[in-house]
Amino acid sequence: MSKDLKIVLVGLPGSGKSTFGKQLASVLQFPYYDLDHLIEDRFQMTIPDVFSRYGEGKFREWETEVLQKFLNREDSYVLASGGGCPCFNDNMDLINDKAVSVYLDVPLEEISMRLGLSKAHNRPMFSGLDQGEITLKLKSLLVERDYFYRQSKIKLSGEDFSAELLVSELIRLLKN
Ligand SMILES: Nc1ncnc2c1ncn2[C@@H]1O[C@H](COP(=O)(O)OP(=O)(O)O)[C@@H](O)[C@H]1O
Ligand SMILES: O=C(O)C1=C[C@@H](OP(=O)(O)O)[C@@H](O)[C@H](O)C1
Ligand SMILES: [Mg+2]
Repeated sequence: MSKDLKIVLVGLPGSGKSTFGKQLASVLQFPYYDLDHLIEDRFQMTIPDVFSRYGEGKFREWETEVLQKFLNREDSYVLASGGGCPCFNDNMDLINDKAVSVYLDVPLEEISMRLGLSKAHNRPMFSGLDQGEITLKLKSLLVERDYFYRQSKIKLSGEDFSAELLVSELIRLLKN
């Protein structure tokens, strides 16, 4: 790894990658980026539009392209990835090669409640689902994705994360 420090947050949709990512970036005084927004900027289309017009396959292709390019930048930042990002192509290996990956491991019931409350309007995988269906969908996603999330260099478990605690974990990791 080079002298810059890239932190990439991974975890299920609704685990708080975007929310915690902003807090962490502010504590570290690093710039914050959201991979979904980078994709939207690059292709001038919202994520729901990519899914409905081109399908998930095209989205995954674009996601890897944007991720790869961004990881090759020579600067420090916090990047919130999309929930599926680490689980397609070789994305988790790409992330671990260039960055410190952090898995936000939040209880499913909590995530389900958050997605129910936020109406999942910008999350095409959850649109139109009721609370029970959201929980079932999250369960099946976790079965598929846990294998990838578990490859993260740091795991934070719980519902609320402290940016300061993560900074001390980072220092420990970088010393070893
Ligand atoms: N620690 C938290 N406690 C309560 N609600 C949260 C917390 N973190 C995020 N949320 C809410 O959960 C929803 C999903 O958060 P978000 O950061 O967009 O997750 P992700 O980027 O992982 O999909 C948002 O409505 C957000 O306000
Ligand atoms: O889990 C997924 O496959 C996805 C999660 C979304 O990001 P968030 O995890 O920020 O919701 C977004 O990348 C897209 O809708 C697909
Ligand atoms: Mg997000």
